[in-house]
Amino acid sequence: MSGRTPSLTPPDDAARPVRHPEAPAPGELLGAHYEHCFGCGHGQPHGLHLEARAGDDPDAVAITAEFTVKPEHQGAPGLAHGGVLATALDETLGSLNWLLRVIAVTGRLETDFVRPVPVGTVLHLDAEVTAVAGRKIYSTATGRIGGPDGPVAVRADALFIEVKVDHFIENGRPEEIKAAMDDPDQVRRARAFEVNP
Ligand SMILES: CCCCCCCCCCCCCC(=O)SCCNC(=O)CCNC(=O)[C@H](O)C(C)(C)COP(=O)(O)OP(=O)(O)OC[C@H]1O[C@@H](n2cnc3c(N)ncnc32)[C@H](O)[C@@H]1OP(=O)(O)O
Repeated sequence: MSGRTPSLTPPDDAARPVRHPEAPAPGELLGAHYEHCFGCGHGQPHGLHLEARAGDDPDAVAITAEFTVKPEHQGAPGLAHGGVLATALDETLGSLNWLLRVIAVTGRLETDFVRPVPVGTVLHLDAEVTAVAGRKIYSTATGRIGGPDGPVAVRADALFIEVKVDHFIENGRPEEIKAAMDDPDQVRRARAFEVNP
């Protein structure tokens, strides 16, 4: 992580991340954490519809994901907007917390844009948690074009902070919070994560 701000470097006493015993199996699709999420929600017409899978190595807290750049994601003519690419990285990194069974939000995200990403490209993302220190989860991601082993187009390092369900209840707009809390699957999933160590 050379060149990163100090807050993205785990402290010396940080722990190795441990995949939760009930985490999705290697290769399993994670699905959307919230139907209207801009990153992964199936019910979000303007979203990225990013699809993430649990990584193949059972000892790593890692995932892979794919996102197809559409015309509505342009910044410059024919090229993906940088903010959209940062969102894809953020969403991929956020999905890692599913394997820890921890609810967490992005505290810090540092992104390198290495190559332009044309419309129509499939961005192949992989991400891994590198360390955990209390509520702080350190992770890193890369996005490649031209195939899963193609050249790196974007990369990011991030710090996620663990929160409780109350973080969303206290800060979210009441309409959406009520709808989410009326969905028994959403509530069960969120509360199950909350009580896990
Ligand atoms: C019912 C619905 C359920 C839905 C589930 C959906 C889940 C997922 C959705 C995912 C969607 C996709 C993902 C998204 O898009 S998530 C959306 C984007 N992110 C946010 O909205 C987060 C906004 N920020 C906050 O709410 C607070 O600042 C948080 C909660 C993050 C921390 O405030 P809190 O008061 O709780 O904690 P603290 O201030 O005592 O800090 C604790 C520790 O962390 C360190 N620190 C903090 N910030 C930074 C920073 N920027 N750089 C470096 N370090 C930082 C801090 O120094 C301290 O360290 P230490 O002193 O302990 O060593």
